[in-house]
Amino acid sequence: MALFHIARYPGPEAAGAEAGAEAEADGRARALLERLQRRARERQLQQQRRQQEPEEAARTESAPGKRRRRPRRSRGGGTPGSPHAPGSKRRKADGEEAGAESSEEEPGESGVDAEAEAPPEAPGGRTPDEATGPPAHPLLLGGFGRSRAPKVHPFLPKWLAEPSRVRRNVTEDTVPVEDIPEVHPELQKKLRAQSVSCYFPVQAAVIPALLESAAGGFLVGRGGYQPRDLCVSAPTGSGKTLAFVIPVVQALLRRAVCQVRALVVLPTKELAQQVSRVFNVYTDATPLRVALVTGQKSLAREQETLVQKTADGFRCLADIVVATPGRLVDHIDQTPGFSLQQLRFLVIDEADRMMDSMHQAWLPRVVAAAFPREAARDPCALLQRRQPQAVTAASSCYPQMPLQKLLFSATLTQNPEKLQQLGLHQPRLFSTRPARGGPADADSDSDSGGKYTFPSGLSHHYVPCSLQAKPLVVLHLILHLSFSRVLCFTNSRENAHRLFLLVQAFGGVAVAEFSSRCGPGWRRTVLKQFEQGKIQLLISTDATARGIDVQGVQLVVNYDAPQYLRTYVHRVGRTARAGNTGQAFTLLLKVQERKFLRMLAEAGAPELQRHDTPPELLQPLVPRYEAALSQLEKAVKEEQRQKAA
Ligand SMILES: Nc1ncnc2c1ncn2[C@@H]1O[C@H](COP(=O)(O)OP(=O)(O)OP(=O)(O)O)[C@@H](O)[C@H]1O
Repeated sequence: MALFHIARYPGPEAAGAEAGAEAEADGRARALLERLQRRARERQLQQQRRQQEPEEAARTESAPGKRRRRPRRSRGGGTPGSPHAPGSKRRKADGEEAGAESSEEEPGESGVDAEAEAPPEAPGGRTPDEATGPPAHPLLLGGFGRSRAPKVHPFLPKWLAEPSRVRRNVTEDTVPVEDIPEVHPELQKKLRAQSVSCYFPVQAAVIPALLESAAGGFLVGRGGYQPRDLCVSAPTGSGKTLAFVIPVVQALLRRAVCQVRALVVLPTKELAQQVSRVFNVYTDATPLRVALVTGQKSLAREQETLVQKTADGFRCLADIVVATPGRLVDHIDQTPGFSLQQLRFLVIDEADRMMDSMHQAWLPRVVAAAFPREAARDPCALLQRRQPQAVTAASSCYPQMPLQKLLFSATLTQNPEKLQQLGLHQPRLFSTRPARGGPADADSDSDSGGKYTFPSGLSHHYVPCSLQAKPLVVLHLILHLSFSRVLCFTNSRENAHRLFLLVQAFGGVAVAEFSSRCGPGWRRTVLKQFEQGKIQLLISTDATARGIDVQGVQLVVNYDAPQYLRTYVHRVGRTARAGNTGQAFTLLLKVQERKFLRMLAEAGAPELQRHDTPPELLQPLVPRYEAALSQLEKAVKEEQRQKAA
């Protein structure tokens, strides 16, 4: 901000002050001019001195086999600690991405530079500035080395800076189902049948807010106004799915004609399937229909679940569509009769991840499909449908059919620029993080002040180990600490596959792998078997890191340390769900330890407990492990041979 000075006319009363300021500015300008002239003189003197030495320099140059070495010029960045110094860390352009979330740096101290740029001392140990005694502090353009750059504090819009606070503890801060009478009695009955006797805090906050916004019916916003969009940021396993399923189902219960009125977009097929299952539970025995479009079936078969050709056009077959973005766009483009023009709720689950896929331009496609073009609009229609705009006499003549966006994530970005891509209308944020500068919650512990909140029943550990010992450590954790359902994450599908082959060759552990190497059908089977307890160790890429809800996962192992903070939050969030306890172990190489621990400390994670595995604990496993290693070698060679054939 200080870079720009905006000259405004301050009014007559400031005229006197202005005259004084002008005189002062005059003095400063004169001092600056004097200094520049003095420097020019000094430079001239130096040049003359250099010119007096040429013979000596020429002699040195002309000596055979000798080359004159030029003194290395220290550029601003050539010194250690300066931004360009080799080995110094570069600032990441996007604070949210590429792990920079945690490793954003403070503006660097430029002490060395400051020294290099300091003016030469005047006789008597005084700087020339002091010697001439400038009347005021002259403003030097480009004098960055002189003072530390002031820290820039991000400015958040009010709705982001002051969210509606949601409590984090899902075991204590629950609300009995009957205490929210706005929820339809039939839905309350269903909830109890699903063993939900109390709402989790995020549900207790979001469900009434959403029901209120649809209180006037889903066709028009309350009081004829466009309802506010909602953003919800709450820890993994805190029940965000039901927080949108219940109000959406209830709002649509009164619909007369089947039209696509709710669209839920999720990043992966497995997640979409999981959410559509929850919708099926709560729409069961209602006229509402749910369609799943993820590409698991052929386009034609999915089209059959969306629309039906009739004598006079098309009939819609789904009220609620749960989709992955790519397949959704396929249907917008290629399914005749598939219309989003009656869309009332657009739910974006795992919203931060979905924002990363904005380059696919799925959201503008959805919005374009949801709002008719100006030319196609019927000006006499009772209900109009326009994108949110300023309220004017003309715009409020006809009731507007709203489209409300609902965003959910455990790691919702606070970056207003990113959120702006979503075109939110008067958004409201529900968050487990306290308002900036606001009082901490009574239930908050050490992790409340961080970037994200973690489930309260989760304990975090790290295991320092060498690269070679990693598989042994995983085997030790499973066999000696007796965990019956373990989810182990690697950073690549190759790592997942090799670890799977190794553990399989080791024997004694029911193990499976989950990555894009396996087809969707096989992945579904594996997840089901894992849920049923038939698989003790599931080795997975980040394909299962988000949203996947498997009951009874006791331990998450980060075989490869996650590179990004958000990845860590979601991976470890596969355990300690719905108020249960769970443990997360991250295997760390020596070189990773410092950076990783700092990343988590900055994220506000509770302190990681160090868990050492001394060699004598691993030793008994070594003979079997070595035999498994040689089997792995054979298996990998065989695979490579088959691939080449
Ligand atoms: N009120 C409740 N009472 C008991 N169990 C609940 C309640 N609400 C949700 N659950 C259960 O909690 C588990 C986690 O819920 P859900 O998957 O919605 O979490 P989430 O917040 O979406 O997590 P993630 O951020 O990982 O996607 C589910 O198994 C769900 O059935």
